[in-house]
Amino acid sequence: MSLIEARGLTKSFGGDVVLQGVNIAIDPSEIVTIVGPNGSGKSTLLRMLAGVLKPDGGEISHAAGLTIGYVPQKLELEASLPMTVRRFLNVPRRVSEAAAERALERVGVKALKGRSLEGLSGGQMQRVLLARALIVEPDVLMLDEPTQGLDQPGQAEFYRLIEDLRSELGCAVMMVSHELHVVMSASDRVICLNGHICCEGTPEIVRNAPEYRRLFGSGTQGALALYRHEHDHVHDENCGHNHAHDHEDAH
Ligand SMILES: Nc1ncnc2c1ncn2[C@@H]1O[C@H](COP(=O)(O)OP(=O)(O)OP(=O)(O)O)[C@@H](O)[C@H]1O
Repeated sequence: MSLIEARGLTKSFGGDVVLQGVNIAIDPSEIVTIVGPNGSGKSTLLRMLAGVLKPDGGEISHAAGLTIGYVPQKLELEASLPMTVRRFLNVPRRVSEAAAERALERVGVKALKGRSLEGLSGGQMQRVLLARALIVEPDVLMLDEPTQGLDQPGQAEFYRLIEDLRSELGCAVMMVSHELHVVMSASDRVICLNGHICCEGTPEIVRNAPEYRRLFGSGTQGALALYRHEHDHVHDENCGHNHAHDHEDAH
C-alpha cells in the first residue's frame, strides 16, 4: 500500500492555475524526485502532499499513522532572534536531549549543537534542517531543494547522505531539485512536472522522454551526458549503492 496517494489535485493562486489533474503516489522506501522548470508547481505539490497546504480540488490520503519529516526550501528566521542549533531542534516541539543528539549525529553535525544558527554555512544549515526533520522518525522525508546554494561536491555529499538515511531508516524520500544530474542518479523514480505531470518513471525513462527533453534538453547537455555516462555500465551484483554517481570519468 502507498504511504501517500493523491488523485486529481488542482491548485490555483489568484486565478492562475498552478497545478491541474495531478495523480501521484509514494511507496515505502522509494526515493522520488520532482523536477520541473521554475514556477511549475513543484513546491506547491510537495507542500500539499506534506499537508501544509490545502488543494483546491482532488484528494490526498495518508497511510494510517504516517509521519512526515519536512525540510522547507529555506528557513524564515527572525533575524532578531538568535538561536542555537539545540534550541532550534525544539521548534515546533520540545525534544529530549537524547533524541536531539541522535538526530544531529545521524547527519554528521553533532559538534554544531551549541552553535548559533546565524553562523552556520549553507551545507551545515541544510544538515541541521534535515536533523530536525528526522526527529519524528519519518516514514516519508520531504525535501524542497535541499542543496540550493551548495557547491557540486556539497550537493553530491548531501544526496549520498539522503541515500544512506533511506537505507538506514527505511523511509521514503520525496524531493524537489534542480540539480538534475546528481539527483536523478540518486532517485528510484523521477516525476517531471509542469503544471501537470509531463512524464514519470525511472531516471532512464524520464531522461529519454520527449516531454522532458523539451523542457530540459538544451539547457543541460553536460549534466545529461554526465548522467548518461554513469549509467552506461552494468552494476556489479556485489556493488552496493554507496558509491558516488556524480564524478565525471574520462572514458
Ligand atoms: N502562496 C502563494 N501565493 C501566490 N502564488 C503562489 C503561492 N505559492 C506559489 N505561488 C505561485 O505558484 C506558482 C508555482 O510555484 P511553486 O513554488 O510551486 O513553483 P516551483 O516549481 O517550486 O518553482 P521554483 O523552481 O522556482 O522553486 C508560481 O507562479 C508561484 O508564484
